[in-house]
Amino acid sequence: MYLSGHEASLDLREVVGVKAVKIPAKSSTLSFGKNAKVDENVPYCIEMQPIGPLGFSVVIITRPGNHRWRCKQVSFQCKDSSLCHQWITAIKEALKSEAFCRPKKLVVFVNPFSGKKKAVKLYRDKVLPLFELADIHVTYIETERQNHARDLLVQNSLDLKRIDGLVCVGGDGMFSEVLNGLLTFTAHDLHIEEMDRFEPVAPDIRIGIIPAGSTNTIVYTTTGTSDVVTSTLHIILGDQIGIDVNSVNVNDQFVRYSVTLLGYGYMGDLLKDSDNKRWMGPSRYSWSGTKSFLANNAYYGEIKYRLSSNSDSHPTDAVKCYSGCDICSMAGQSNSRSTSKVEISAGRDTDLQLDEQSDFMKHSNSQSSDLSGSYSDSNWRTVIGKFVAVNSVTMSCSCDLSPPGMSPYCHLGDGCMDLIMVSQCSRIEFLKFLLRTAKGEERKNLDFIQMHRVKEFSFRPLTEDSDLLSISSEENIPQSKKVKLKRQTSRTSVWNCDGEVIDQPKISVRVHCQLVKLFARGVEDPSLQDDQKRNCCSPSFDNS
Ligand SMILES: Nc1ncnc2c1ncn2[C@@H]1O[C@H](COP(=O)(O)OP(=O)(O)OP(=O)(O)O)[C@@H](O)[C@H]1O
Repeated sequence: MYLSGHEASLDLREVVGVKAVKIPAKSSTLSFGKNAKVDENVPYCIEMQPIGPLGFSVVIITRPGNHRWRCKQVSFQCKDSSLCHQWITAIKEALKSEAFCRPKKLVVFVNPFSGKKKAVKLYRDKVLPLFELADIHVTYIETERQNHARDLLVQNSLDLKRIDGLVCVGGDGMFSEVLNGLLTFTAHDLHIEEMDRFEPVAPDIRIGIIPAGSTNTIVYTTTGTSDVVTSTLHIILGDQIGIDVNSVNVNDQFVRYSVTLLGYGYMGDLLKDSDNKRWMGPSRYSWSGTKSFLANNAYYGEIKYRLSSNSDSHPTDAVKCYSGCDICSMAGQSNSRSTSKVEISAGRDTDLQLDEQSDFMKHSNSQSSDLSGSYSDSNWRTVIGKFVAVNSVTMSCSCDLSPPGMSPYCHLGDGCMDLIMVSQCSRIEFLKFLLRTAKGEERKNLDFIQMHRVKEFSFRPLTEDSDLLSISSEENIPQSKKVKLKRQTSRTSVWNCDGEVIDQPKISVRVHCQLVKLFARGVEDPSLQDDQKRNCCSPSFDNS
């Protein structure tokens, strides 16, 4: 918004709503008269000129800092009530324009048991009044049990074709439930069977998240904060961002979609233990994290992964994914041109990757090779080793506890995930890794870590007799060593898949570029001015 001389202009992209108000006699407000006009060349700006007394307030976004958004009222006086109502109607109509992509009808799921059990109150006190101001029609559903929201979606009980979006008030678990329900409904609606290596279809509607859970990673990663009002405003403005989604297969059967973390070893053990301690509330994660850390378990496994064809893009490349990110925009464009196109290997990074791996190999007794058969693409690699943790993230996974996130340079919509393999190491070394991760510090010089940007990967625990030969360097393993190795390899962990336990260790995971759209703008680059933040974000208003 700018105020100059006798004119005021409001950027409608950042207007939350408009309402009639009584203007106090001495308020420093603006009013407008005969010459006020809607500029047809700039459809999202309405110019106003000052004059007289009755009024209305336009509620706009302000940015007090730390990525939080707040509302501010700008009041205008009119010389009579009919002019006042004309302006209110004109602004409301302008906001309804398709160009703004604002939601008009939403289904809101509230999990009353999320986090500190305040989701219902947060929704009533902070979210609903803003939705009402923005003229959004809401169908409110308080969930009664786990998978209630998912079942309603899959059974198509909500007439999804008539709404603009779904909103979940809760934590990452609640979002995951809604995401899985929506994608399964979309596949069933098109008679597509969700099976190994199927191509999921992007839903027509967007999902919004109001943070009210113990973990609010997705909200934090897509808005830069876990703030209820900020997330509500992102939804109202109709912001949208495409995020990558993984399809996860267990023993060659599709099981679910994931968007944040898949973690084996440390993260899996932590989750399994914390699930038995729900009575502790959110502090169960710190308790179980400490327990898993002290156990320092390592597990044998074989990981096959397909590297991204973009060899310039790497988990340590220091390119942050901000709102309007070029890498995600390009990935989104090429994805919409051809979702089924097979990626062509750039090839260039092969030697580099092998060099990078050498230290890790020494540390983990691992091996790397190109593969044949279904893994014949030259970007496929194999690592065999004993791992404290195998983590794959599809977004940076920033959160209140670790603002940089598990992989600070991971992109929201580049069609890749960051695979982080932590080979067997001492507790001190692992602590170093955890601390550096929490603070977002450099980890590439830790020789027990290997990080790659990948399109897909599979993991298999080395529990077969035939696997012993690949673990041991000896051709004829002595019986005593065989027994010891057998004991070690029979021990497996579980997968932490977006906070849900997957008990079977053998999985394969594939990323689907920007499969789902969220109501969010992405994290705004703090180095930009407010007007630059507005202009870099929304594809609908791309001036080029
Ligand atoms: N009414 C309900 N009763 C019990 N569980 C529910 C209910 N509604 C949703 N759930 C389930 O609760 C789980 C956790 O929800 P949510 O993510 O909102 O809270 P949370 O406190 O952040 O939990 P977590 O950190 O464990 O994910 C989800 O898997 C969701 O399916």
